[in-house]
Amino acid sequence: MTHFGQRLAALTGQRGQLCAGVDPHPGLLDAWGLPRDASGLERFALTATEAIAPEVAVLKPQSAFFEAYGAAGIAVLERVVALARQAGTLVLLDVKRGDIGSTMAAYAAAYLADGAPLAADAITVSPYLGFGSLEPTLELARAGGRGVIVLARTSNPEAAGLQNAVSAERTSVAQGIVDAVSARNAGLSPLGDTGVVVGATIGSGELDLSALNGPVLAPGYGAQGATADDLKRLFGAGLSGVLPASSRDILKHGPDPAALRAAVSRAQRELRP
Ligand SMILES: O=C(O)c1cc(=O)[nH]c(=O)n1[C@@H]1O[C@H](COP(=O)(O)O)[C@@H](O)[C@H]1O
Repeated sequence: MTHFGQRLAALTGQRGQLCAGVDPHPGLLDAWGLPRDASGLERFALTATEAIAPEVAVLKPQSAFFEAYGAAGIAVLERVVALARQAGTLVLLDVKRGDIGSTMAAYAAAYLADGAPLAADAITVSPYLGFGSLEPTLELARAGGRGVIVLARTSNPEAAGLQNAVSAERTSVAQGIVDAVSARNAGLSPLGDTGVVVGATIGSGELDLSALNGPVLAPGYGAQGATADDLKRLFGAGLSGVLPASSRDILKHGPDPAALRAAVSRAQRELRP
């Protein structure tokens, strides 16, 4: 079985590193001329996925915008996951779950177990109930060749106080998460299966990622103001292992599939070294 890091490295080598988000914001539904209901969500999410998924290595549906419509929204999310996987795209389901270990195991079963209706290639998780609480999730993901992306230093302005706080181990809280993830990835090649979130909006030099040997999801590119130059400054010109994530800045070009694809290729061009 190939592990998530192997599949990710192979596919980003072919399709580039951009991670495109499917975030059906109510305002985007308005802009696309769609109703703010489950039928509008369905048209939006399936149109975006059909247009974008074949062009990118990683598609990141944001679960919250689907959950907002209840069972009908979750049914659409299941179709998005299936459609993207048919296009050979890795699905990073953005759920940012985090709970005590035994409950976290139930979340892991929902998204990372073979045969689960919402099984994805990887999910986002929050380590802020303690990194150890994620252990069952990391184990299940690894056993199934799937990945987990752990929040470390997020892109939002409110995050710095907590995540840059210096912990009892005398590193920042975020660096402690990076170090714990690095330990899990040791020895995996060409890239580990556990990643971190590091926002493209943060300052240079906050984190040492040199031992990570895993993917870095870097949201904040596009709508939150970070540019391709910011990404290259933060992570190096080659953006090795980095998945710059952009949602609104691409989706605002819909509903025309050709315009969505053009926005994706513009971003991919500017991210090239
Ligand atoms: O885990 C994430 O994807 C994430 C982490 C983070 O630090 N910041 C962040 O914006 N995100 C997500 O990335 C997406 C960003 O969307 P845009 O700002 O529209 O590109 C949203 O789905 C956010 O929930």
